Amino acid sequence: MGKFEVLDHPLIQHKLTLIRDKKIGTKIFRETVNEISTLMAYEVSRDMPLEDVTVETPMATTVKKQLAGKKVAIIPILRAGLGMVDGILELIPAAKVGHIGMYRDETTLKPHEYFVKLPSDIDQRQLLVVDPMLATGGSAIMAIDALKKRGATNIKFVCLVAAPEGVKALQTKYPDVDIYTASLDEKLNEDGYIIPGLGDAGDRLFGTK
Ligand SMILES: O=P(O)(O)OC[C@H]1O[C@H](OP(=O)(O)OP(=O)(O)O)[C@H](O)[C@@H]1O
Ligand SMILES: O=c1cc[nH]c(=O)[nH]1
Ligand SMILES: [Mg+2]
Repeated sequence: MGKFEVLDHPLIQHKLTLIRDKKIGTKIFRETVNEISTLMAYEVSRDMPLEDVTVETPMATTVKKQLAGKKVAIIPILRAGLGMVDGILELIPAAKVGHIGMYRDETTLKPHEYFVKLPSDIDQRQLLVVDPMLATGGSAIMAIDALKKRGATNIKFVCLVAAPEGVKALQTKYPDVDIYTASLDEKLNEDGYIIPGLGDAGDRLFGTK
């Protein structure tokens, strides 16, 4: 079974509480999602592989560590996942970015894919699939289906708020995918929204509603 981690750094927790407040407007919501994403990227990248490299300092030649291999691609699930990309790029600026467009039918709660554009070498990269909300898990699973179909093997899923139902569904379908969240919330309501959650992340990020 992959990892399931709630990233409980005090700054992450504080900032998440800020944006749960329904009175917070688009500007602060967007900025804070980016800040949380930067902090989460720091934690999520802890186990990135290193390799030895020879470096000449002004004083001596030495063997030290650098990141190994082809590194990272960030895969936001549109729209709301876009809100996390810039924050992660602050720490991993050379990451490639692939996009998967997905919307959830409001009555059936089933996800529908409408766009896929990915770097050509996703099979060689550590993929960070990002979406603020893991509710039923349908969107995350369909996005990971799309990536695996194209050869991806090394996937982490990063969200801000997860429902127990979504975590279970994703772990059951893809036990090899590590899940990182800033909070494991209580439950889903009858409309498939996370309780207490933060509402509709896409609408709050982009000011649609
Ligand atoms: O786990 P699930 O039950 O699939 O729900 C979570 C999905 O729902 C939201 O997207 P939405 O469909 O609202 O699209 P948007 O990002 O364009 O607003 C959210 O950003 C996730 O992608
Ligand atoms: O609570 C939820 C559930 C799905 N999508 C959201 O944006 N919010
Ligand atoms: Mg939405």
